[in-house]
Formats: sequence, C-alpha cells, structure tokens
Amino acid sequence: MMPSSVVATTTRKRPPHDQAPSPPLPHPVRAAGRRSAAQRRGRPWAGAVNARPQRRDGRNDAVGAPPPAGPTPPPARPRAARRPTLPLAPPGWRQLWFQLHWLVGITGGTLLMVIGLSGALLSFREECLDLLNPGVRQVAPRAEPVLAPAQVAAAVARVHGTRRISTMMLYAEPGAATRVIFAPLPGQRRGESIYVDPYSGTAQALRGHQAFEWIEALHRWLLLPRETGDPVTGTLALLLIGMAASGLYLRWPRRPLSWRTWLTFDPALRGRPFLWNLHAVLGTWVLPLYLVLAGTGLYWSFDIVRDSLESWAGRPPRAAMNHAAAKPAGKSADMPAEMAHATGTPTLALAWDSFLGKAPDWRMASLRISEKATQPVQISWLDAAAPHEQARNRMSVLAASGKITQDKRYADLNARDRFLTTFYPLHMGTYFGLPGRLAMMVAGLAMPLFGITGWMLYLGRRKLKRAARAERALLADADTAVAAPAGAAAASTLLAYASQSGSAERLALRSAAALRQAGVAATVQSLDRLAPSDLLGYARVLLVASSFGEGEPPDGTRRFARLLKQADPASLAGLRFGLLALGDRHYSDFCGFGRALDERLRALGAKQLFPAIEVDDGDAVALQRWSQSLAQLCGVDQLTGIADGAGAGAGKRTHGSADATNANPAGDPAGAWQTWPLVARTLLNPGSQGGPLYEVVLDGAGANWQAGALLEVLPRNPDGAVAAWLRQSGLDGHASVRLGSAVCSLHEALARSILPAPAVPTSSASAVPTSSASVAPTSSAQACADQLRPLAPRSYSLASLPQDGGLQLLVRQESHPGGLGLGSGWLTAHAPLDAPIQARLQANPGFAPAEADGPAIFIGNGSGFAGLRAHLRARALAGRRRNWLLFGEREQAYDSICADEIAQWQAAGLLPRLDLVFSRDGACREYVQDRLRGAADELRGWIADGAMVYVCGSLQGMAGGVDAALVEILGADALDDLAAAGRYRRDVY
Ligand SMILES: Cc1cc2nc3c(=O)[nH]c(=O)nc-3n(C[C@H](O)[C@H](O)[C@H](O)COP(=O)(O)O)c2cc1C
Repeated sequence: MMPSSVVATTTRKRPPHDQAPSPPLPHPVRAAGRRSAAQRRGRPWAGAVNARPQRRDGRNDAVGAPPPAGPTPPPARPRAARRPTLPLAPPGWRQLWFQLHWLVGITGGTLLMVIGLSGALLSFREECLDLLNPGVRQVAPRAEPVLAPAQVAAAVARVHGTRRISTMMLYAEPGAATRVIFAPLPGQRRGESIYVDPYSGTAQALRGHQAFEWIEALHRWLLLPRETGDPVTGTLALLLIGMAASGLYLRWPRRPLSWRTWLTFDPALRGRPFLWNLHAVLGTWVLPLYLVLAGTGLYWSFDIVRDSLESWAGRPPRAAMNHAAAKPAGKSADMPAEMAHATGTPTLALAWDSFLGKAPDWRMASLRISEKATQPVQISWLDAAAPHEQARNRMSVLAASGKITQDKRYADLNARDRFLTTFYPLHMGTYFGLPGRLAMMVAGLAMPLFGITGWMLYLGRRKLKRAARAERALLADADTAVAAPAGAAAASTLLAYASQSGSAERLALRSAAALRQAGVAATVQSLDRLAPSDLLGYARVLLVASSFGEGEPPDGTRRFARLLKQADPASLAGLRFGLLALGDRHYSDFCGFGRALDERLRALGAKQLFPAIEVDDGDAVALQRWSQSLAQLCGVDQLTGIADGAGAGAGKRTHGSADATNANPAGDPAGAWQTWPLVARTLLNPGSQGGPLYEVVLDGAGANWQAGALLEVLPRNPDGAVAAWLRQSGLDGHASVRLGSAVCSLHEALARSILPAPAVPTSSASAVPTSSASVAPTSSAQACADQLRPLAPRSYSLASLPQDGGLQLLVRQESHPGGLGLGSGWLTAHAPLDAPIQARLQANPGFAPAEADGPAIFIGNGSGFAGLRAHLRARALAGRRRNWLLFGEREQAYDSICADEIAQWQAAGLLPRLDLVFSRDGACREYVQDRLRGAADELRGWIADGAMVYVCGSLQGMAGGVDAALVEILGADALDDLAAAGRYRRDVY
C-alpha cells in the first residue's frame, strides 16, 4: 500500500539515456530519455524518439551496478534548504582556533603586512644605501695611515663647527669609512649620520638614509610615538605568534611525520585550493622564522619582557645602567666647551690609544662620547673572533687621562647574557650570515602574500556563505510570504510538499502565494518535517508530491511515508485534502508516490477535495487543472502564477528563452544562460572497458556555486549531421531565419534544434535526434525554422568549486548504434576546444553541503565522482578532515580516475578512510555496497559520530544497492530518520 512496500517488490527498466532530446524545460530534471508531453499533445514533431533533459551522459553502467536482484528498498533523502539543522556539536578546539586564526588574520594581519614588508626592506638597508651612495661607506683602500677618532673629529669640526658628535664608529677593514653620528637636534629621534673618508677626512651624508629611518620607524612603531608604538607592535608580534600556532594546529596532518605533506606545494592547483595550499605550505616554511621574528620583537616592544629577560640574565636594571653610563645623546647638540675640537682631539686621542693598547684585534669600535668631558668614553667593540655583530666587548675610558675604568669582554658574559645578545642578529637573520638575512627578507616579503591570500580566502569564504545564505533566505522568504498569520492555523490551508530536487516545493510555494493573493491564509511546509497527525491541524491540506527512485517518495519524505503506513485506520478522518502528483511517464511507476499517498490518505479516512491531479513532466494542462481546482476552492474565477512557474515545463522553453541573456526567472534555482568557452577535455580512463570518461572544463568566468550544484548544458547537433540534413532536405543552410527573437542562419538554427525527420532518411555520424515532422525539400528556410523545437539541456554534476577556476564536469561518452549521445557527444567529441558552450548553473538543494562540521561519508561510482569531488574539495578547504570515500569503478589499471587528487587528500589527512572498489579486478565482483556491508561496524560508528552520507552516481545498481546496504546496517527507520534529518543526501540518476 505505502510506497516503500510498493516499490520494494518492483523492478523496473530505466528509460534509455542520452539519445534524443525533447524540448528543453525551464526546470530540467534528471532522468533518462522520454516521450515528451508535447508529443502526447500532438505537436508537429510529436512521435519522434526524444530524450528529456538529463544529466551526466553515461552513468556508469557497470560499477556498483549489478542488476538489482530482488526487492530494492526505497531510497531516502532530505530536502536541503529546509532540512532541520543537524544537532551541532559544541564548538570544538578546532573551531575556536579557526575563528582565532581568521579574526586575527583579517585584523592584525593587515598591519603585520606593513611590518613584514618594511622589515624586508630593512634587511638589506646597508647594501641599498651603498647602491645609492657608491664610494661613501667604503672607499678604495690606500697605502696611507687611516685617521684616528680625534683626527676624524677635527676634520668633521672643520665642516660642521661645534656640532656635537655623539657616536663614532670605526672599522678595521681597509677603506671602510668612519661613521659619525651627531647628537640629535631638538625634535629628532636620532642624530644625522655622515661618513668620513678614513684617509682624507672628507665627510659625506648618505642619500636615502632618511627614507630608511622612516621605514625603520614604520617597522618598529608604525610611525607612532615610540611609547605608543612599542606596545602596538609588541601586540602584533603576539598576534603573529597566535596565528602561527593556530595555523599549525589547523593544518596538522594526519601523518605528521611525512615532510612532503608539510612542505610540498602542488603547482597543479588552481583557484581557492591553490590559495589555501600557498597559504598553508608557505606558512609552514616561514613559521619558524616568524616565531623568531615575533619572539625577538617582543623583547624590544615590551619593557616588562626586556627587564625580565635581562634580570634573568643577571644584568643590572637598565635604570641603574643608564645612570652609571654616560648618556649618548644629551640635550645639547653642540660640542661642550671642554670637548671643543681644539681640546677634543687630544682627549679622544688618549682614550683611543688606551683602547688600542687593550684591543689590538678589534674589528669594529663604536665610541659613545658623552656630553660631559668628565664622563668616560664608552667603547663597544667587536674583536676578530666575534661570533655575531652583538657579541660586543665593552670598555669605558676616561677621556682626559686615557684611564680604562671598565673592560668587559663578551667571552666573560654568562650564557644567558650571551643568549640575549643573539636577539638582534637572530631578528635580522645576520646570525646565520647571508642565508639568514635572505631568509628573513623572504619571510618579511611573504607577509603581504599571507595577508593577501588570507584575505582572499576569507572573502571567498564569505561570498560562498552569503550565496548559501541567500539561497536559504530565498526559500525562507517564500515561506514567510505565504505563511498564515499567527494563530490562524486552524482556519488556514496547508500546502505540504514532498520534493527531491525542488519542483514540488516551488509549485507549493507558488500555489500558496496565489491563494494568499486570493485572500486565503496559506502555510507551506515540507512533509519531511511533518507527522500525519499534523495535517489534522489545518482546514484543508493541499499536497504537492513528486516521485523519486522507482515510484518512491523523495528521500526526506520517507519517514512521513513510514508514519503514514503505520497510522491507525481512520486516524485521518476529518482531513480534507487535494493532491498534485508530479512525475514522469518514462518511469514505469508513474507518479508512484503521489498515487500511493492519495490511496493511503483515503484509506485513513481523509476526504478528497477534488480528484488527484497527475502532472507528467510539468505538463501545463495538468497544472492549469490544479490552478482551477484551487480557484474553485477559494471561490474565485482563477488564480494566477501557478502554472507558469518552475516545474511547469514541458514544451514551455522556447528558443528565445535559451538565449545567453535569458534572465533567471524568480524562484528558479537555475541561473541565467551563459556562454563559456570549452577550455579543456581530458580522457580519464584510456583503455577502460567502460565508456570513455572525460573531464570537460568550461571557462566559467564569473560563475559562483557551491558543492553539489549542477550545470545545465545546451547541446548542439554536430555540424556534419546538420550539413547532411541540409543536403537531404535541399535547403540552404546559409539562409537567414528568425528563431524565437533572434536571427541566425538556418544551419545555426538546426544545430540548436531537434532535427525534423528529413523527407529522405539520412545517415549521420551521431545519434542525432529527429522529430517526426518532415520538411519537404521545397519548404522555405523560414518555414523549416518555424517548425524547429529546441534541444533539451543536459544536467551534469559539477566536479569543481569556483576557486578551481573553471566549471569541471566528468562526462561519460555515450555511444548508440547511430553514433554518440547528443549531450555527451557534443561535450566530449564534437565541440571544438574554445567553442562557446551555452550553459547555466543550477542549485541542487538535495545535495548541498551540510552546515554542520561533522564527519562525512561519500559513496559513489563512475561519473558520480564529480559530485563527490566537489564536496571533498569544499571540505578540504574548510579543514573538515573526517571524510570516508567509498568509490567504485571497474578496473584499477584503467579506471583509477583522479587518483592523484585522491592520493593528495589521503596524504593531507583528509581521507582517514578510503575504499576504492574495483569490481572487475577480483575473482568475484565486489561493489561499493558490498564493501559497505563489510564495514558495517565502522559505518555505525561514523553515523553515531554525526556523519553525513552523500551518495552520487547511478540510481540503478549503485544507489539502490547502497540504500539496501544502509537499511541492512542501520535499519530502515534509522535511515529514514537520517534522511529526514538531512544527513542522507543523494544525487543519483
Ligand atoms: C532519479 C529520479 C527518479 C524518478 N523516478 C520517478 C518515478 O519513479 N516515477 C515518476 O513518475 N517520476 C519519477 N521521476 C520524475 C520526478 O518525479 C519529476 O521530475 C518531478 O517533477 C521532480 O520533482 P522534485 O523536483 O520536486 O523532486 C524521477 C526523477 C528522478 C530524477
């Protein structure tokens, strides 16, 4: 009585795939060849062998597809957009880290880009300045004595008068100029620097020095006053550490010991995966460098860090040191009287002589000259063996007497103190010489790359989320628009729908909207979320029910169907209902679920408001009857807007509506027709026993979709077939004809249309569809064009995401005695590369990604890998790692499609369980459903953990077999509940 039992005992022959088209529909559905509604209505071309809009030429006819032996259990499936949200696990650590990473990335990350870039510029500051100022910092060595500090001071004084020198840096290297730094002028942070020729005393300033000072201020304090800038950049350093840690956590692979997983970049990737890969792999490369940069940066940014570390190292507090030491820069920018160059020369001379006496192996010496002549000259210097530029020895020498008051050697520092001196060379990379400097520069330069890729990923993610939200909102709005006022349920009409791919849902929404316009309060609900007793709460219930599988309820409605079957007799007495059953006569159980529903409701005591109306493939006449029946119920003459919407399709699409500029009708889940060039076509299974399987790529510029979506493609007759037809008919293919609203050549018009049966039979290279209407050789070109009906679009699962940079399809090439299948032949053989392909995106709510973050099981075969691939790519991007792929094909040697990508997912820890089932490799045939049965315990475990189940591929054999296996493993009720909860999603054909 109820659909599941009806269907369970029925085996059916599916209509043939991909032969000849019927007129395209505004809402193409995914099924096989059919006799069109128009044929039945006696249109001129009726009676031809037509194929209906269909998808995925070449369902895999072998793998996972043994002839269904015995009863096939009904499939189950949820409605996507309206399904109840899965119970979400409390946000785990992973989600928290993810949020942290994004949040910090898009806020602090932007400033870190500035810091990184400026740091990269600073890492080769000296070399840049040398390039700008050749012969200034380094002069040609000469065989002359070099000037001692006192002589340098005298030479500087000759040009700069009494301007006070605060620091003088001398180098033992022949030809190295002495750097003289003046005391800062009021308002300056640092005094001006000049370089003095060590032989002649000629002084020169460096061009570009100020620019680098500015860059340094930007890097260290973001151009803020130092007191404010220090904590700001310190905080950014902390954020960088947080991002590095969260990034590391988020990309932690399942096989952490595989260096390849961590460090190798996949150049074949494109779009979002490319960005993600770049972000993650590059991030891993530079992660240690960023930790060093940020860690050492903290030392200068926060006094508390610095003081703590210095006290840990046993250094005296800085305040005390500052007090003890002469301040390098005093308030005055002029030379104190007692240090005036006349007297300064001998005083520096004494200090320098004393220094040389103690440090014969000096390499660099920096003399800090106090404002007060009584204060000692502070000399910090590097000896020839210094391990790095901060391994400085320090000496204090009284200028007046040359007496050394302090002589501290680096070698005498304790290990902690020595460790602190490495911070600067580590930060600059100089600790490791040129390679270190280069690495730090690259790390700095990579920061903007991170910021940009991070932002792009973030914006892409937002866009995807917005698109998903908009899609949900569309349906929610429609619901609200037709909802009954609160509290009016008892007096209202319920529009309840059972829908697999959205047609029934849209018709229910349109019907409710029309009723509302006529003043009737109407509520729309999916049967997926109702129990039979809920129907009693309404004055009348109008049901719109489609059939799926083999005359079964749509997946999500399976639970309702079960409850209805279990309901007590007469439990629905008092219910008054009207029913619109959607179906397709090419399925042997036409309107199977609608009929069973009608029968069962009446058996339970419900009364029909009017006889059930059956709609064959969107038949407009039947829809008109529905509209009239509703009008009668409301007591109005007629209702508008029901029959002209989505789902009312056959024969409605005209050539005009297939124009590339065709607007998307409101509520229609498909977008406008577009023209995208065919950019690539690759045979994936050379040598396979099965039909050739191609990856077909359309350019897809500007397209946006989410995993699970479909692409409708308008096929064309091959040129050879059109030319042959023209020869037969004797018509001129160049003649201009009007087709819909467009003008084109007759050849072009024929290429886009079902070819009328020629007066004389023709042979063709393809199974070119023809209608029964024949065109007399004498007919005019326009008369011929007037008879033409457009080819039906074909639907294919998208195997890619927008981030991949193209619309990728997996198309099985179909062969028939007369040639190739129309859609598959067009895409895989006839359309030349770069040919413009007319196509449009179609949402597929029944196979959309789940919002919940839980595990997912992907099951499919053959070209069904397309839908699974898009989902797996999306999950890889979202970092959802717990995926189980169960995929069937024929022979491993020839049918290992997309093996590299699967291997990469596995290596990246995205497929903790992988079952590739090759049916023809073993002694006895094994299919995905067999493997599933063998893994029953594990499957139960995954389901208990909240896993979603996605199935994509052939309905017959694979999907039916998988469904049967799931029923065996989980139980029929549990599977129904799973479907009703939106956790069992199928895209089968
Ligand atoms: C995989 C599949 C199986 C179908 N099985 C049947 C069937 O057994 N009987 C029938 O009358 N129509 C069948 N149909 C046709 C649908 O019921 C029909 O296209 C309907 O308009 C779809 O409505 P929906 O979009 O609300 O799911 C099937 C369609 C698909 C894609």
